[in-house]
Amino acid sequence: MRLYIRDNSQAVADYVSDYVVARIKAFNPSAERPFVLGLPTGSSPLEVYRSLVKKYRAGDISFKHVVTFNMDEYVGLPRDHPESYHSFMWTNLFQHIDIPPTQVHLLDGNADNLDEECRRYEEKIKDMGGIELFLGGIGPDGHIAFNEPGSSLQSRTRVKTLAYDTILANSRFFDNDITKVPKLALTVGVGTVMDAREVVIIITGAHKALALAKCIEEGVNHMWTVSAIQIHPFSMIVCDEDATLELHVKTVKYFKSIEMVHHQLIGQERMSLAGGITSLKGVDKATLVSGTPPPASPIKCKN
Ligand SMILES: N[C@@H]1[C@@H](O)[C@H](O)[C@@H](COP(=O)(O)O)O[C@@H]1O
Repeated sequence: MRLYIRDNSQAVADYVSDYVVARIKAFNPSAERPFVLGLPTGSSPLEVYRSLVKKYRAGDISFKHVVTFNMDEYVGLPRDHPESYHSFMWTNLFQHIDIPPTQVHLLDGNADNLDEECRRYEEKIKDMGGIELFLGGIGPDGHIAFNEPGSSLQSRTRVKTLAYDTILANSRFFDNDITKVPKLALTVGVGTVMDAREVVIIITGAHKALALAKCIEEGVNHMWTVSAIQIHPFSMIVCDEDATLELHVKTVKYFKSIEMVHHQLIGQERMSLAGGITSLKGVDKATLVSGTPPPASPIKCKN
């Protein structure tokens, strides 16, 4: 797993949006072979979405051959309610880009048969050949999507009862009134996220610092479901300085030094391409950083 630490949340968003665009371009998607992207809601990805819209408007990227699957949706909230995740995604991203509506997938929290809806969602992801890159955020209790503490780390898409802490945290979107916050949600499982070929998690703010520390300095634990990322073969967390407050200084230094060495190697690689050092030719950039060979694709990380 890689950890990239940026000065603030805007720098995190810039890094992640550049990365997503680079990954889509490198994949070179087509109608027959679209890029399948998993997406979150929440304040964490908001700046990323703004930046993706800007890049689209500037002609840097097209989403014509991108297929999306969102992580979760509240149960029982009308689809056009301003706080439904459906509204969030259309307001903040989809309506501003060229993605065909038929390529957007969101769970239907008003389906007659919620279990069937979840089963169908998993099926659709499979039919699309699985998710290439799952972008995610986390709650302060370390939950990914709506996989609250205690969720099975092998869980699939299902109905989930929200934890009191999450209801409280999300009440800011419902006039700070916890009675207005839905108590149930449909969510992809931890296993669904971990099946993606790559997982990228955004963690910003001091209120997520404990979760980040639990996620990377302690073991894989169902009480901090994002910690499952430790066993993912190709994953990355991008956080801001505030989110590192509970990490050991040693941990922060370690990941920063790894990134620095990596940049040096990339610099050397550029030199080698210009005829200087030759020993790094053919070494994959991600392998240099993590020791884990990434899945076959031209560029997987913009390091
Ligand atoms: N289900 C969503 C999560 O997917 C999201 O990661 C979390 C954090 O949201 P924020 O980024 O606003 O802190 O909120 C909700 O619980």
